[in-house]
Amino acid sequence: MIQLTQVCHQFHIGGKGKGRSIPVLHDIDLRVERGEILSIVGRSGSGKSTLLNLISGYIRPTSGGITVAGKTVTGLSEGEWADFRLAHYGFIFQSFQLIPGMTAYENVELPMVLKGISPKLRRRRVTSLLKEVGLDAYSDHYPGELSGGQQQRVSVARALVLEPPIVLADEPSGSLDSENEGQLLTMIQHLNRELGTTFVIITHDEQVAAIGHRTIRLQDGRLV
Ligand SMILES: Nc1ncnc2c1ncn2[C@@H]1O[C@H](COP(=O)(O)OP(=O)(O)OP(=O)(O)O)[C@@H](O)[C@H]1O
Repeated sequence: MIQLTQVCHQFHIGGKGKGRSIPVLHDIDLRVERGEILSIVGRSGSGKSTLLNLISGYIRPTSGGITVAGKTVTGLSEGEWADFRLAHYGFIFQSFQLIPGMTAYENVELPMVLKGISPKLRRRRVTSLLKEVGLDAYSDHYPGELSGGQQQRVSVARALVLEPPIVLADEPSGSLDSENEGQLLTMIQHLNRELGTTFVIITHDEQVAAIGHRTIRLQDGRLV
């Protein structure tokens, strides 16, 4: 589903003349299978978020190749990446990244609006998803009127609304207490089993890593 071949990444910092390169990822070879839950662990600064940002096209590898769902994505333009992300990825973040001025319903609906899906289809899908994540009674609440666990469930519904084949999650339970974390992990496992969604999850948390079919560790920018 996702394949990285000899991927290296360096950031460039500093101005002209004084600039320098910081190598962050070295020779990453990684294959994520369709329907797999892959956990990525590693110490702070080991390159986990950089790896996820490369897979999602927010940054470009310095060298190496990336293919996703059979397509070579290295070399896509910004516009092509935007379309590719909408078609293939859902995202879950530690900080939820909900839009504060939109209700739970509108946040979940947004990717469908961006994709130009009809209001009737949108209503059916958003209503059923909010029910699935146990928030049908909260659809008109704004993020600020929801608990952390509820906000994360809204963001899971948003990640899944276009039924993406892949969900990328960066510390998805980082802001949740253990009860809400447990609910989130159960939900991820259920979606993986029912829909065959592939999950790539970055985490510090052993309980989260344990739901992975496989766990890989990054150390100083290398897979170990
Ligand atoms: N835009 C950037 N410019 C320069 N250096 C960066 C940039 N983004 C990340 N880095 C550096 O790359 C290294 C890896 O960062 P990254 O965010 O991938 O680590 P991480 O494993 O996700 O850490 P954490 O668990 O703390 O989130 C760090 O040393 C960081 O300082």
